[in-house]
Amino acid sequence: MKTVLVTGGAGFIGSNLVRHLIRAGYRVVNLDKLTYAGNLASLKDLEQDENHIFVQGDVCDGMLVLELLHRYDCDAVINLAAESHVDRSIGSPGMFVRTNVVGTFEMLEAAREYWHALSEERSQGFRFVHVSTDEVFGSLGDSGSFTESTPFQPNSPYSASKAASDHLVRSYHETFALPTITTHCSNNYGPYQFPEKLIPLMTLHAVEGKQLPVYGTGLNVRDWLHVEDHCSALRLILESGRIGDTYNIGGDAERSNLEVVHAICQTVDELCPSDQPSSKNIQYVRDRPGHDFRYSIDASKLSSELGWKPSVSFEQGIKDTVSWYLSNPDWVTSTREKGYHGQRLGTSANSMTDQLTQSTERELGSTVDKPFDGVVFEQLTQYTDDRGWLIELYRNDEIPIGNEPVMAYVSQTMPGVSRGPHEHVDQSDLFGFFGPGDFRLYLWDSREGSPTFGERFTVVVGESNPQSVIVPPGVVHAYKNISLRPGIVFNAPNRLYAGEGKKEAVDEIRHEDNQGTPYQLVDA
Ligand SMILES: Cc1cn([C@H]2C[C@H](O)[C@@H](COP(=O)(O)OP(=O)(O)O[C@H]3O[C@H](C)C(=O)[C@H](O)[C@H]3O)O2)c(=O)[nH]c1=O
Repeated sequence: MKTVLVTGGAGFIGSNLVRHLIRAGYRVVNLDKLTYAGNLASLKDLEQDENHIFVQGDVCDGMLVLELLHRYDCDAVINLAAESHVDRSIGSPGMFVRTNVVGTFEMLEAAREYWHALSEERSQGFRFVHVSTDEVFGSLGDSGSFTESTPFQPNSPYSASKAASDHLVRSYHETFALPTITTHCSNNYGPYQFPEKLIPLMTLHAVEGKQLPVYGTGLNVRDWLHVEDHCSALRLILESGRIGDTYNIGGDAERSNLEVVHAICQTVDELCPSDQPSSKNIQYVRDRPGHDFRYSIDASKLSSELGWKPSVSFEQGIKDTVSWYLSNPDWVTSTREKGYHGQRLGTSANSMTDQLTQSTERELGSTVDKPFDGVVFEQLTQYTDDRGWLIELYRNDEIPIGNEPVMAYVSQTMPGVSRGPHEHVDQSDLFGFFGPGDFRLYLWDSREGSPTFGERFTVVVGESNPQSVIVPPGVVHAYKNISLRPGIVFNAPNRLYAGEGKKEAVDEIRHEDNQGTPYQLVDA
């Protein structure tokens, strides 16, 4: 039995692929970070399957990847882990660069080291299949199709990050002879797709009688590939694809967005009849910035070389998919627990501002120019001598009573990446920002009854402004590394993380898991 390390295996395509591979007789090691898009409910039927080994972890953690490759004696990697939603990449490009580019780099490095250590026979059979997208090729007019040799012309931060990762994969084959294969697929649909994407979003909105937001004219065209067809193509490429090559995978089903929405409405109306057609809720809304007009995939290489063809027609696939969403309300609920309820994402370059103004959860007040009561800033002094410098932090004879630290930790945060926003019920955080790196610190007062309730304060701290900051319970906080290199933050909270012996619940209300949160990291 062969073992494949699948990354992102709790996501939409990933969970379908894991299931497909296990049914085909593979053992799968499934590495997934479980971000908002990863969901163990999508793998429920595999819970007891001994050929499914789930590991929660990050593709950016190269040591973990290497360890898993060795521990499970893997024969191949299929790299699916990615931030995949174009609209989110408009608001938060940094996490796309981190997961899609840095993550792929770490995967390649780990795979290279592992592959080198394999016996001659095993190393010849090893494969690194990298799953990418047709969006790297840019946008088409009314005619033409992308072939494997179409030059890259990505238009969104998402597609640019995927293009960068594809280049890295190519370079690892050319330079180190790592046996890689890259695939470019068109728009996938089917069961377990997170309801931020067109088809599940429109399905759920139609069923719930909500507005159906069609971007721009609705005439943009996508080629639709049923996820099961995608999985069969990936397996075929894994087993028989040519090393160092790339393959396009398409569904041979080009449709305008309006055609797709009408097809969904028709199925919803058949399955849940009501007095008025669902299509009455179609609304044309502001276009997506940089919205690619048309994607069209020429998958003839895959069909002529490996004999693959899509087997699910768009008409049948849409019916099955709509009815799957109607029959799986628990799964839909599990996605909503991640904080996304169908709100519009990424309407402008400053899309976080849009979300803030759209949010109905809580009206936030203005940004203030001094910190709130209970938040204590102190300029840190660097005592410098020939050896370097030293900073004193949190002397017990100086800090406000009740804030005495009980533990300390240090974290590294990559450039452009943020931590938070979150808040604590009992805990005060006693931060030290002294470098390396500069951070924009965001604070919101969420203590009801506080005179500054709802207000926000932001400041740049770190290397260029060394500060200690005490953040009391009820003050929502987040910080983002705004420098070009990894940054360090020190924290000495006055509560133990997860309590004595790590046996208690973590005192943390994590607004970062809620995409619609009013606590958004915008600089204005
Ligand atoms: C969410 C939404 C989308 N749209 C439009 C925007 C696009 O023209 C089309 C499909 O949008 P969606 O965000 O579902 O997918 P794409 O932007 O085409 O990208 C998708 O397919 C490629 C291959 C990947 O590689 C991406 O990972 C995947 O997300 O519907 C609307 O009109 N209204 C909406 O509410």
